[in-house]
Amino acid sequence: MNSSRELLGASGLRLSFGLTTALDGASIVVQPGEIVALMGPSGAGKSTLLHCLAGILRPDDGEVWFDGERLDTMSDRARSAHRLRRFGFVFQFGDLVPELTLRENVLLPLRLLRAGSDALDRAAELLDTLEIDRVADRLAAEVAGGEAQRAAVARALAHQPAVIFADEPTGALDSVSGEVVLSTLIRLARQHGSSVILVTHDNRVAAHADREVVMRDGRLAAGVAA
Ligand SMILES: Nc1ncnc2c1ncn2[C@@H]1O[C@H](COP(=O)(O)OP(=O)(O)OP(=O)(O)O)[C@@H](O)[C@H]1O
Repeated sequence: MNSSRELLGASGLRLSFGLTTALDGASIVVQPGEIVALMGPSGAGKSTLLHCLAGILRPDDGEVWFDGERLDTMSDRARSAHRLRRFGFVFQFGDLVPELTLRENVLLPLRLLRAGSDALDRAAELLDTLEIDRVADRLAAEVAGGEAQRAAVARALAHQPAVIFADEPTGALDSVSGEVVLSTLIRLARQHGSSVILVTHDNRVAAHADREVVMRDGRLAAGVAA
């Protein structure tokens, strides 16, 4: 089924929310270090697929595997541990803890992981690279959207995850800010060798990817290599 090159994949995923079919036989394979843009019309199932691949949602049917292990059948506890250790997340609205500073938000997963001084140094470096060191000690609730989103990128990268899941990461930013955030995310992911699954409606965003896949009606559109 999965060759040793494949890092993350799904096969025949089905998932319904009540009467709504969100996934209807979706399959995809992602290689280590590959940047994949997941595109398609609103309601096609992009976010649902991303959540299944990340082990946030369990499909009704089909398989998800990561690094040689079935993710969909794993216990909730084991899936949470994978998410914390091996995955990073950037969502449209940053999703930071508003009562913490940007620096504290970036350090939070590292503290949960009991990460060593290397990781803490890397977090400080990322704040610098993303040019938010100046505002790093301000509360997340009190900074501009672009600054919060840069902190979300730093948080997603600091533990050098195997996969970064980015759902419309620049959707709430103006085009200049969005371009800086996205190009930095991709550049650092490439440096670390992290794969990225990037959900987007924007062709300019998708142009940063190694490969674009299009979803329609809960599965990957015909003619697109998965
Ligand atoms: N938690 C939920 N409860 C009920 N229906 C849901 C839920 N999440 C998704 N859906 C439905 O499943 C379908 C797929 O949704 P999904 O968010 O995955 O699509 P999408 O391609 O990411 O759309 P968009 O581009 O608008 O974000 C849609 O019809 C949506 O309304």
